Amino acid sequence: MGCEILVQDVTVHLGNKCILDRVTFTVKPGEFLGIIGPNGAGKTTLFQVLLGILEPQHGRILFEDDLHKQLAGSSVIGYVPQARQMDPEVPMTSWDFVSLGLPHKIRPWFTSKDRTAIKEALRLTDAESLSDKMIGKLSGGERQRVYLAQALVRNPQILLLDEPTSNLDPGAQEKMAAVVARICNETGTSVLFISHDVNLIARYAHRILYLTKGHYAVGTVEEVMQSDVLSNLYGNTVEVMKKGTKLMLVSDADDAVSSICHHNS
Ligand SMILES: Nc1ncnc2c1ncn2[C@@H]1O[C@H](COP(=O)(O)OP(=O)(O)OP(=O)(O)O)[C@@H](O)[C@H]1O
Repeated sequence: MGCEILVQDVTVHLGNKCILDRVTFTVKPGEFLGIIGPNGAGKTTLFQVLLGILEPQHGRILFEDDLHKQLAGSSVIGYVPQARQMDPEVPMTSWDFVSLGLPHKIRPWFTSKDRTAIKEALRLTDAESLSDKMIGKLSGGERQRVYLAQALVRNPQILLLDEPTSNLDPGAQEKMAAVVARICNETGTSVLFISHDVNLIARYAHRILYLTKGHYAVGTVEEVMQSDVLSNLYGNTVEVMKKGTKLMLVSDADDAVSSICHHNS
């Protein structure tokens, strides 16, 4: 089951910079929201606010379930942070690693409920066959799916994924995004997925949040990926071009073009 997230008027200043300026949007239960934007736009900062790590100077976040009962944020969120280093020699299988997502469980005292939860998390992420493999020996794409399984093992209502496809080849990126979309559909989990690849996001997300330094736009890909909308966000002429099903940006604003990856996938 997912939950509705209401981000209302959130403003964050760090140092003397305004990182998020009155950001308002909602995410429905079971919705896949893609978040894109250039480096330093405040995407991770937004996740820190959602996780309760960073208190906004203004505005608030509400989490509500289907009955519109307000929920405690930390217990409902699964989080996969930006790329982590993993020692290839770490003596831990994927199963062990996923089990660390359970509250205070150490072998051999798993209950059958714990084992079922781990198995289900590995199934949802298409990682069952990796269960007995050493985590440090997995490929980048396999490891990302195991990280995702760890975030899922407590059955969260919201998933925050910070660039889960960075450093993956196009095939592994596609697989990761497809797995996340399936989890969203199957479990009703609300997903916020940060990526620099708008074409990947466009294939899977229901809507996108496009953040630039101090500005944002939210809507469907068709609504947001418009030349006038992006030109407004960047304060510079940005042309959105479509080649077949691929979107491309042409602009004098360097960060507009570099914020979007182009793949042949
Ligand atoms: N503690 C801090 N004090 C001052 N500035 C900070 C602090 N933490 C982050 N920043 C700045 O806030 C801005 C937003 O950072 P954030 O990590 O949210 O961006 P991002 O959109 O996730 O970028 P990327 O795509 O590179 O991951 C950056 O300019 C960063 O340098």
